[in-house]
Amino acid sequence: MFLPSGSQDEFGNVVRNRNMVCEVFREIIEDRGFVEISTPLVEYASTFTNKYVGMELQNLLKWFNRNGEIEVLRPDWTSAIARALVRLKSKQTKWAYQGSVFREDQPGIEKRQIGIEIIQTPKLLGESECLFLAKELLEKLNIHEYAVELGHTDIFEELTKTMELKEAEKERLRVAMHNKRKDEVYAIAAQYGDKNIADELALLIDAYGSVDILKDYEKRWSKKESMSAIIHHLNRIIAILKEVNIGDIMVDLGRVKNLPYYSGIMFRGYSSDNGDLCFSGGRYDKLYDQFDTKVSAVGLAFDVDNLANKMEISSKKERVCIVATDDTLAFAEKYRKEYKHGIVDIVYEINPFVSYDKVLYVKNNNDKLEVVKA
Ligand SMILES: N[C@@H](Cc1c[nH]c[nH+]1)C(=O)O
Repeated sequence: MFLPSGSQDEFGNVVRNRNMVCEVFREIIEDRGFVEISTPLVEYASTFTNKYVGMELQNLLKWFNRNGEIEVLRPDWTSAIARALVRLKSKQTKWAYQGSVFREDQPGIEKRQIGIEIIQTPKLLGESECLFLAKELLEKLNIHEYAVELGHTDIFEELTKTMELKEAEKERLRVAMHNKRKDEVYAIAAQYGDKNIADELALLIDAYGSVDILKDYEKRWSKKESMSAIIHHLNRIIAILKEVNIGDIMVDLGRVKNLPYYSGIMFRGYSSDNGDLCFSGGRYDKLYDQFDTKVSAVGLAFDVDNLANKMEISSKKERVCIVATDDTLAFAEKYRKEYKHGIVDIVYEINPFVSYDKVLYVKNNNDKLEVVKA
């Protein structure tokens, strides 16, 4: 009632947990040498709908400004940050952000994200740093049961390179791959390519799960230089991730890019108990081409709402209630420091719906104020 569909008020722990996720994130990024960046909530639609970013206008929250230009609420941090950094000409390579993105094609419309973007950094270093940070954040939030899934855009892009596909047909094939519709994938690939490509793509639909799959594909593609380079790269990053004991590592070789700007490794993090998405990201070395400049980049964004749902931060703080009056308020406030690490509530009357570990009354004892236990 009184709110557009998708908008909602929130109270108490939901808000608190979300803020705590952001606090933990801020500490981590500071310690890892990231610099914070903020871009405006309102931008031109074209920043996101141009062919390098490729978002659909219909999915954006948009309106016309006075000059007849279309403006939107920020639907994506990565492309907004690219727009901002290209003018900044800074040598800083590691950037971090927090704030909402808005898209009509996602439940709830508003999604709160925290994330990082790393530019102009050697491939393996930048990609590992993204996942090291993800591991640190999840574990600091006490989320220990999680899986990191790796994919690579070039598997699909390389295999379909020789096919005579228009972009719309290619997108249809991508969507069929994404939805893991084997028959449809086979049919489109056979129509525009050949039987070999169709077989290869159809097989990839099932190439997800344990990292052991990489061994099969190492053999299968041993004579295809570009494909075995992809497997080699995935193997190298997996070895690094194993060494730091990141959660479960999985692969999905049939994964296609969910955002048009990805070009290389893609990663996602899931909570193991219910499969909720914790983070998503990847390499996007071609996004900056729109500004006629070559910038290599990789990054990821966390879903703050899902993390806040999952995290377990035990609050063992003692809850103390000091019952005061108009005349003893100041005394009660000064007394609060006796419980520096507790949660202290000053009230006139005890609220029976709140449970306290200790209730204290401020009493006047011969003109001297003192605190007595209930
Ligand atoms: N912007 C991406 C996440 C990302 C950050 N950097 C690279 N990818 C998303 O919203 O899913």
